[in-house]
Amino acid sequence: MSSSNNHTLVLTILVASCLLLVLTPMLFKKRTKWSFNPENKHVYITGGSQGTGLALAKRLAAQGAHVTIVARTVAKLETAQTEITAACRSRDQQKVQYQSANLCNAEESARALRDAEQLMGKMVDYVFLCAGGAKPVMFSEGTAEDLKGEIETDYYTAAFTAHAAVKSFRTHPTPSSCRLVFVSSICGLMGLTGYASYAAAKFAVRGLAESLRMELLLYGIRVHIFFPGTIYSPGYDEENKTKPAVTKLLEEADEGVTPDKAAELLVRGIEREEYAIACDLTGNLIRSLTKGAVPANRTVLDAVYASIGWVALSIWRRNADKIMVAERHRGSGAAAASS
Ligand SMILES: NC(=O)C1=CN([C@@H]2O[C@H](COP(=O)(O)OP(=O)(O)OC[C@H]3O[C@@H](n4cnc5c(N)ncnc54)[C@H](OP(=O)(O)O)[C@@H]3O)[C@@H](O)[C@H]2O)C=CC1
Ligand SMILES: CCCCCCCCCCCCCCCC(=O)[C@@H](N)CO
Repeated sequence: MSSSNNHTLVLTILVASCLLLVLTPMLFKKRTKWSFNPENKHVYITGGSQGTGLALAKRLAAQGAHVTIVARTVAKLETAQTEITAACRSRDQQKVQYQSANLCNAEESARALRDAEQLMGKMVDYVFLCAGGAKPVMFSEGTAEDLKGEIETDYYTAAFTAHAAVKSFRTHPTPSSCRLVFVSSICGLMGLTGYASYAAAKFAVRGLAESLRMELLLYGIRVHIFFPGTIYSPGYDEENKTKPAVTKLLEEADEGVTPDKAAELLVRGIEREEYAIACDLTGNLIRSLTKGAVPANRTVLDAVYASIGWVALSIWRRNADKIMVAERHRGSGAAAASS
């Protein structure tokens, strides 16, 4: 081997070692800033009467939070209030209350937040926007009301409460301790047969959250967004009653989690100061591939996810499209509900 070859080899090894030294901690480093602490905070959870919102409420109550849940149906709110109270770390030091409101309405959303603060005697600290729900339907078979309904249920419920919350946060003694947490969906990252109007609304939530993440740096208010796949909630059971068969088939690629697991993963993501939070590998591949200009969770790992996602999602999509074309040939573009 000539000496110039030797030099090249040594140089290559040197450069590779340096890269490894720099990249390894980026890959494996855990963020150590644990400033998320629900203890003694006023936590406001829309959609807190069932499913993910309820699971989250119980989890945060167990960590010492004061909780307000918001939804429309009073009977469900009362049952949930009892369950959350039972989960509290210290029942005589924590308060659990509810507000009944239709959060598609701006005035009611603002009123519910104001009343909750008054009743609690404490401004809201953490606001979780879990209210929502899908009504999957083939686009051509749905009504104009279905189109409006998804925007109301999934976008306005988030936007109006976010608006009221940010106004309150700005008068909070320490706005930089406040957090605003949106709940989108994998359908807020990619569209899917049967979810046209739902995905549109969940993409809208993403645009809102993404703009606010940057804008609210002005006050130090932190924003997060959750992109879960299937969650086995009461809402999921309900939507499955009318879900097109082909949508069910396409969804099989995603394993799904219980509401309690979803809440656990959401909290873990917040503790790690992640802006965009996904549930599992599939979620992380799609999240990283469609990241845009938001901060990565772990720079190198997200780049690896994005590269794998580029290949994996292309393959998945080819198959999904084949399923759709096969449906066309079966003449069941109108694929009706139930499996
Ligand atoms: N389940 C799933 O597979 C997935 C769900 N998601 C999202 O996660 C969030 C939670 O879903 P999930 O756990 O299924 O919960 P559920 O669908 O089981 O519960 C929805 C909650 O939102 C409340 N809600 C709905 N509409 C309104 C409204 N207009 N005003 C006030 N409250 C309202 C409901 O109460 P009430 O009806 O009494 O008002 C209920 O408390 C939703 O945003 C959903 O889109 C995302 C991905 C997957
Ligand atoms: C290896 C790469 C594979 C890629 C697979 C992609 C699979 C997509 C499955 C999407 C599942 C739908 C989740 C959201 C559903 C939802 O939000 C509603 N149920 C709301 O209630």
